[in-house]
Amino acid sequence: SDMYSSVAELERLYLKEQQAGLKLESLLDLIKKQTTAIDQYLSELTEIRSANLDSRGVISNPINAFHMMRRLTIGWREVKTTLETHGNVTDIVQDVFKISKSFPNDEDLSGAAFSLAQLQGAYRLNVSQLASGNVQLSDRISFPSVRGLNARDCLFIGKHAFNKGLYGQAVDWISTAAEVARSENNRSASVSEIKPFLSTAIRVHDDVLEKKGPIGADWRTNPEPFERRAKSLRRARRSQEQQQQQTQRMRDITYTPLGAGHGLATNKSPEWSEWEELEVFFRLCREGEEKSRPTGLKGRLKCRQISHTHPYFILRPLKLEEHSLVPYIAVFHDFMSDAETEIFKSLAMAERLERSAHGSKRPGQGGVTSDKRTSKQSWVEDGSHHVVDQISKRISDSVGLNSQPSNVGSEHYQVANYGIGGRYTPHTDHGVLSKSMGGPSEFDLFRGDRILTFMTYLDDVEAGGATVFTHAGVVVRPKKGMAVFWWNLKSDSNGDTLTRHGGCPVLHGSKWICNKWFHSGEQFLKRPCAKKPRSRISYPGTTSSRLLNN
Ligand SMILES: O=C(O)CCC(=O)C(=O)O
Ligand SMILES: [Fe+2]
Repeated sequence: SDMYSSVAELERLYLKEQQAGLKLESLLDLIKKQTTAIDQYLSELTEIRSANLDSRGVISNPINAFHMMRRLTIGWREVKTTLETHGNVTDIVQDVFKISKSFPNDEDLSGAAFSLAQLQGAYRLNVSQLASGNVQLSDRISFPSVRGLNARDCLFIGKHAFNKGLYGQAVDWISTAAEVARSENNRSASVSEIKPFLSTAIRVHDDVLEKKGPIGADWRTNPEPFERRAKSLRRARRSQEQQQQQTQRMRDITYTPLGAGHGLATNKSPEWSEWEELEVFFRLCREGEEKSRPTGLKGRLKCRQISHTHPYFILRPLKLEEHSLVPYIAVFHDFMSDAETEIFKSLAMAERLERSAHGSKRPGQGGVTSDKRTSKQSWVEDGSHHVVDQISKRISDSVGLNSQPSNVGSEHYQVANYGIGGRYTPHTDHGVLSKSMGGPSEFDLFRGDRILTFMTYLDDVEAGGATVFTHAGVVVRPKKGMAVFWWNLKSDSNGDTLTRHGGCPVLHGSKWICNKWFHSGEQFLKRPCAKKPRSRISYPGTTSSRLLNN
């Protein structure tokens, strides 16, 4: 029951629905033909009945008797032929039921409603605009839907937002529901039904804001209360000092200058709680990285063509663009051709796409599924297609690491597709050897941790879906065929928390990614020796690579 977690799956569902729709259309045609025949037959019977005669009275008349004989022969035959020659209604009904077996359930609907609320919050979308059927990201970028949302839709989404602690958004959605209800011809919900929900949402919103503040682990409100009375009450109650603290805290969360990760300021990780990091994450999703980059860094980040790692790249240089130096995060433009991306997607779809889990870094060993990670995935194995092997060679040559032996030097490809509002909240890719995962197995110890992530975007995403590095302040926007890579481990094989990253909610489009994780065990001859054990590795990670001394 997690259909909304993959757009590819939703496309399949859409086709199923269309198929069922066509069946229903032919069913309706058939029913109409049959009802016409039955109607004609019955109209005569009603006519006679309305004459108010008993059976004797009707049949005593020879013309009436003749009509009855005609009806029961020719007339009845016509009804029968219509019922028979136009197929069996129950067959079509059976077909429709069969198709509908794979339709979503109420839980799926709730998931989709909450996803919409989350998207609206993450990108600060205008709810009235959304209700009128416009997904508007900015003045220039908007995506019209086929139809808008009705009052009941908005109320439904508002209730879901409320139940998940998104109180400010709940008020927005429910008041929009009332707005829509007022202008609706075909009332989907009445204003009087909506009003009590609206006042509850406002009351709880203001109450939570006053008692607990605007944000915490499982709630969010607007910075100001809705009710004027609550506003003045709040002002009176809160001491000056408290107010300052709170304002400072809000500023820390919303406007933290991301000093870490640029190699200019500190390289320590900020100590954020999960929800504080989530705020930074969503802000980067909305704003991109430009605002959070210190000006000094801009001149040090380079774009260049690289051909020295392998003769192949003399003919086809790698197009490198750096996003961060500490930790090193960079992209290769046009790394895969369109045809190659299509092969990965179809190989992934040939397997069943499974809901992605998190909390376990070992393929085949389930972690947990939650709205931390809403995507579906499957593993594409090395050796499953000659193009897959070509790409493994290309990746391994471009970063200077051993991808072989299969599943030791690097894992097979994890191909994932995100759903409506699909996202992956900030995490690290390394941690296979950590105790919290239940301790490493012999194999894990031998294979080592995930030293490098090499992630290729298999499709364009029209809006949203960026890969965001919360601690490094880096935002990489998906582009079909482009690859992003970074070093998860320092030279002493300990994890680098500055690599924490996540996938932003997809606002429009279908996001496909393809991960190849290199493990440290096989790289002992490939990795440079570090002067200091905690050095960070910089591209290209071969013996000729630079090490940043920090
Ligand atoms: O989807 C993204 O941009 C990030 C995905 C990711 O971090 C992962 O799969 O580990
Ligand atoms: Fe990741």
